[in-house]
Amino acid sequence: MSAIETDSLTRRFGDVTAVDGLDLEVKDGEVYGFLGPNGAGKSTTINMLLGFTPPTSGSGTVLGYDIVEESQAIRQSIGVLPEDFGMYDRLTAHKHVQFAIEVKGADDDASALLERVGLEDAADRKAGGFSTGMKQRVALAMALVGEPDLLILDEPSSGLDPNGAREMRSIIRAEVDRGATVFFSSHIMEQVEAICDRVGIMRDGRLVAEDRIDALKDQFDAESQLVLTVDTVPDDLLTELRTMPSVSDTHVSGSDIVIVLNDSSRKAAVINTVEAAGVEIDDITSKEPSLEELFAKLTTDDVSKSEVIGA
Ligand SMILES: Nc1ncnc2c1ncn2[C@@H]1O[C@H](COP(=O)(O)OP(=O)(O)OP(=O)(O)O)[C@@H](O)[C@H]1O
Repeated sequence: MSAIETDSLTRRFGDVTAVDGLDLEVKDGEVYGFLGPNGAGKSTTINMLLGFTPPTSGSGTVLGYDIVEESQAIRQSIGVLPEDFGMYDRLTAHKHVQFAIEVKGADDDASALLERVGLEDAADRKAGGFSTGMKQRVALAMALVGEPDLLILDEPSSGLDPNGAREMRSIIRAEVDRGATVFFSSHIMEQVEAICDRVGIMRDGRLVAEDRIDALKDQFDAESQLVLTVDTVPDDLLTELRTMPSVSDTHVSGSDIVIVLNDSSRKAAVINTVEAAGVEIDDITSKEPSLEELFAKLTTDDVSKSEVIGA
C-alpha cells in the first residue's frame, strides 16, 4: 500500500485552480519532498490530504483512508506539522504535547518528546512567549506523538536556526529508520537534498517533475562544471572541447579550463581529450548541479508541457 495516493486531485478557488489534476504516489517508508514556488499549490494539497479543504474533483487516500470520507481517521493516524501551528498562548509546551497525547490516546512521555526536539529547558514555559522556531519545535513534538506511520510536515524548517534544521533532519531520519513515511514541503533546498528519497516539484497546481534527485538532474540536463588546472592551453584545445558531445561551454580563467557539461558522465572523456593534447593537468575539481539550480530551471523556465509528467 502507498502511504499517499491521489488521482486527478483538483481544487479551484473561484477562477484560481490551486491544484490541477494531481496524481501523486508516496510510497511506504520513503522521504518525499514536496516542492514548488509560492502559490504552487502545496498547502492546498496538504489541506486536502488532511480533510481541511474538500477537493473540487478527483480523489485520494492517506494510509488507505479516503481523504473525503475518512479524514478523521487520517488525522488520528498520522503526525502533522501544519503550516500555521496555532498555539494556545497560556498553555506551556508540556501541556501542548500532553494534550496531543490525550487526543491520540497515546502513551508517550511528553517530557521525552520535548527533549527530543530540544525544548526540555522550556517545557514549563507558556507558548505565548515562544519564538517562531520554538513554537515549531513544540508542533513537531506534537506531530511525533504516537509513533505515526506517516508524518506530513508543512515547511518544517522555516522558523528554525541552522542547529534546529540539522536536528530536524536527524529526527526525520530516525522516524524513517523506525519505519515511518515522511512527506514534507519545503523551500530549503539543502535540507531537501540532504534527506529526500524522491521529490515532486509543483508549479501552477501541477506536478512538473517527480523523481529521485539524481535522476531529475539527468532528465533535465542540469549542468555540471569541470575545472581543470593546467600548465598550458594549446590554441585549438578549446575549439576541440566545444565540439565534444554534451559540452555546452568552455572558457579559460587564469590557469583553469572551465568546461560546462550537461551530462556529468562525460567528464572522463573531456579529461582524456585534454591529456591527449599533451596538456599536463595539475588539479581537477568538479561541481555538480544543485537541487536549487534544478528547481530554478523547472519553476522559472518555460518548461514545455510535454515534459510535464502525465501531460
Ligand atoms: N482559501 C483560499 N481562497 C482563495 N485562493 C486560495 C485559497 N487558498 C489558496 N489559494 C490560492 O491557491 C493557490 C495555491 O496556494 P497554496 O497556498 O496552496 O500554495 P503553496 O504552494 O502552499 O504556496 P507557499 O509556498 O507560499 O505556501 C494560490 O494562488 C493561492 O492564492
